Amino acid sequence: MKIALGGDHAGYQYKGLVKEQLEALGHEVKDFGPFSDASVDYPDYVHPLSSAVENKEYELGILLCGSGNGVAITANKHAGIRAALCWQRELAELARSHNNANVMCVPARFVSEEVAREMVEAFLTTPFEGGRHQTRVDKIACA
Ligand SMILES: O=C(CO)[C@H](O)[C@H](O)[C@H](O)COP(=O)(O)O
Repeated sequence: MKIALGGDHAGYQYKGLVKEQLEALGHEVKDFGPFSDASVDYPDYVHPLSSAVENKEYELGILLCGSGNGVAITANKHAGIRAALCWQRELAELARSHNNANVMCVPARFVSEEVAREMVEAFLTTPFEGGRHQTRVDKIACA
């Protein structure tokens, strides 16, 4: 699977761990940055990633910042993005199965490395259930 990865300085360390995890699983990863832990502005990295996922250049995106809120708020400004803030495995599963989320937002300052890895695995392997959930997803877009 082609996966887009990004965030800000607060998620930089975990982004490296997730990149290693994804590549070890055989996925093709595009790292949109940042490429150091120097303080940056997350929209500068979230918008390019979100546009690429929205344009289906990548099947899924994973964004990491301190709380996960900033990257989620920014990514969801893109009409074709359904970005879900997740802080435990079950939420990552539900983001895929119920919401057909195409971006997962990880609060790197609030979850352990183990939970982050569990959420990544769940996000990549849980299918969208469709059915009643598709009806709801279809209604998300504003007129
Ligand atoms: O947008 C955020 C807060 O909801 C992200 O968590 C950022 O990573 C955070 O704001 C960065 O904070 P810092 O004090 O500038 O490191």
